[in-house]
Amino acid sequence: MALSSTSAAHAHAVLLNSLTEASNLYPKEEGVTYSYGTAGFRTLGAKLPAAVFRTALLAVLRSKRLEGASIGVMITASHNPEPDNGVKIVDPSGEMLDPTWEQHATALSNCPSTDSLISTFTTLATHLHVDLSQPASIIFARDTRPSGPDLVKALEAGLHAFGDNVKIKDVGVTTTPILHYVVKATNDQSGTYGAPTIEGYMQKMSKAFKELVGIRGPLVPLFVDCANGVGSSAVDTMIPLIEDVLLLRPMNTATGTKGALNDECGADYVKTKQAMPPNLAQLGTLDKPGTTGCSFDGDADRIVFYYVEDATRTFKLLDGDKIATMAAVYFKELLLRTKLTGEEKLSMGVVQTAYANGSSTKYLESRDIPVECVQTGVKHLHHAAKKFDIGIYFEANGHGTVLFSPHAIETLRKASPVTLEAGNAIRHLLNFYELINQAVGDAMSDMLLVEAVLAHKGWGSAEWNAGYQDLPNKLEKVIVPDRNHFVTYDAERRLSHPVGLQELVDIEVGKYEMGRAFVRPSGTEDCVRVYAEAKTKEDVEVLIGNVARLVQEASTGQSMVVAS
Ligand SMILES: CC(=O)N[C@H]1[C@@H](OP(=O)(O)O)O[C@H](CO)[C@@H](O)[C@@H]1O
Ligand SMILES: [Mg+2]
Repeated sequence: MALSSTSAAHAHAVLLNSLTEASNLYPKEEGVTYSYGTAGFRTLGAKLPAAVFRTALLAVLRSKRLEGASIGVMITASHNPEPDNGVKIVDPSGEMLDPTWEQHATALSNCPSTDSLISTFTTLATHLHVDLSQPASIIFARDTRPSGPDLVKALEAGLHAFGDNVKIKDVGVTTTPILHYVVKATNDQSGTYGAPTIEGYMQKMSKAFKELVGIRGPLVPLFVDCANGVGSSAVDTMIPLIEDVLLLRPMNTATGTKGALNDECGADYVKTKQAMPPNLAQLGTLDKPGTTGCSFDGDADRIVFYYVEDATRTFKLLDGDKIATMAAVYFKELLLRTKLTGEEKLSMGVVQTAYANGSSTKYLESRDIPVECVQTGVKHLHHAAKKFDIGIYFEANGHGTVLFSPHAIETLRKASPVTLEAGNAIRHLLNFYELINQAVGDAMSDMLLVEAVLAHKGWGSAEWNAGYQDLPNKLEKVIVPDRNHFVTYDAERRLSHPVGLQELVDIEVGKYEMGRAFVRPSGTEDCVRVYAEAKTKEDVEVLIGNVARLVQEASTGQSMVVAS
């Protein structure tokens, strides 16, 4: 029965009253400015309660706007140091929050008082055509950070202020990709994506993985550095499900040890330092020839692999580019084997960012695999990958996944294979679809993807690495007075501002064989990032040093003339 206009007005007044009372307990600190960026809101955990409370309000608005579809909220600061925390919203498809709503999150979080918060909230509701009497549904989770429980309280305070009109599901302490999966599966009307629980996800992944490995197991045990973070609980759950085909050996699982999270371990450490975690080196974990390790980051949405080369005893990194190239070459082979033609023929491509090693791009192009370069940040890669039937996207740092289009799945499911080999290829592709997280990159699912491809190829890490050799490269941060003065174009590979700087960078790059360098403002930190690669390590050092100096000079308004 529709509410009469008087009772609707009364309900509205009650809601605003309840929101006001709750908000008074979570005042915004003066002098703090929040910005909803690539990683949602991210700062010191102690500074976040007000932003998390307000994120609850936005998540409810979004759910109500989408007719009660479940919206996710993840509390994590990924690879950042332990005192940091963050919060981000997940859309019903399991993808990141619609970018057009990011500004609303920022607006709500920066309201200086409860009054301005309530008025911004009601204005947004009107402007976004949200019927506040609609039900809403929110699913949330957090990582292992000590500030997590307090932030969950702030979130719940925001959600409870709406009364029983908001359905709340707490997934507990879990990984970012698991939360994305649960949101996607909850909203999947067809019910075919999988059960919307951690167990449902683990079952789905392990079943597909074991079918893919088939008689090729048992595989060589794999060491998994869990970054002393929440990934360790996901690994613990997976171990018994697959131990007959792949033994996982978790390392760095001290989630309860103060200060241990991401400290000298994890994917970010390994990728940035281009070295294995020191404790793995000390323990000689990878000393035995043929042994491979991998590192998750603090919320287990990215992964890199590594091993020690037998002959030279040197550390070899297998990063996101290596995962993307191996997956692309193998999926291309499988697609050929399906013998699908005409309307049934499926497209495949790889999406990278400017940080992809130049050798990986060349390698893909030399195999006629389409490659697209987009801006940094998973949302850009994910969006571009959807254009292909099989869209493979990875950032060099290990964030990424492989997306299968609805057309691809329908075609593969309906196909009548012409040979036994074609039937097997189709079955494998469908199992990869079940194995690989379709919402967001997942260290666990990517780890099993890599292991499955290696098993099919009969390869170890050395054979995987043999495809191409990374060009020596380096990434540096430059602290500048205002990073917004740096404006890029061409998928962030070139600068339009400060005017004249790009020309100087071009002159510098031109001096080195196979040289490439670019400058962009970070989306997550207050700095400008400089990347350089070249044929030799020595050249990279000189090139990055010179470009960083040009950036410094341009940012402080010093002379921008260099001798060429
Ligand atoms: C060079 C680099 O690794 N940049 C990272 C980093 O973005 P920046 O905009 O560079 O700060 O954090 C993003 C979110 O985690 C991640 O998607 C991205 O790859
Ligand atoms: Mg992460």
